[in-house]
Amino acid sequence: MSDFTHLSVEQAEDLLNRQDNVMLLDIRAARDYSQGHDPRAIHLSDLTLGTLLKHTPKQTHLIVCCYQGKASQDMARLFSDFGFSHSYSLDGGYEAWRQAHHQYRAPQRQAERRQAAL
Ligand SMILES: O=S(=O)([O-])[S-]
Repeated sequence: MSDFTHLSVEQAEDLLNRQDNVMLLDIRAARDYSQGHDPRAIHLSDLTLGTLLKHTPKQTHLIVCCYQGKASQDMARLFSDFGFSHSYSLDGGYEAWRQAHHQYRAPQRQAERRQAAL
């Protein structure tokens, strides 16, 4: 039976930090991805999906991110159906991701402003 795992933003962050063999896949529209995404996220489109399915080792941990965490479940299930043993859907999607990361990005922006002011 194939299945996938739901991940909270915190769990996804933890997995990204401790696992080398992990990919964060952003399945939102290319335009939305280009307007903002996690720097570790790879954009996944219909065009690149086939390549990923064919060439990515099945042990790779795949975290799928969409807008609000619905479409990512279908994609995570698809990865599982294709034999990926570590397939995850990010709960709340990019919206939850963005909100959770706002707090720790704010000081970084302040640091950048300070740097730019030098
Ligand atoms: O369905 S979705 O808005 O979570 S992509």
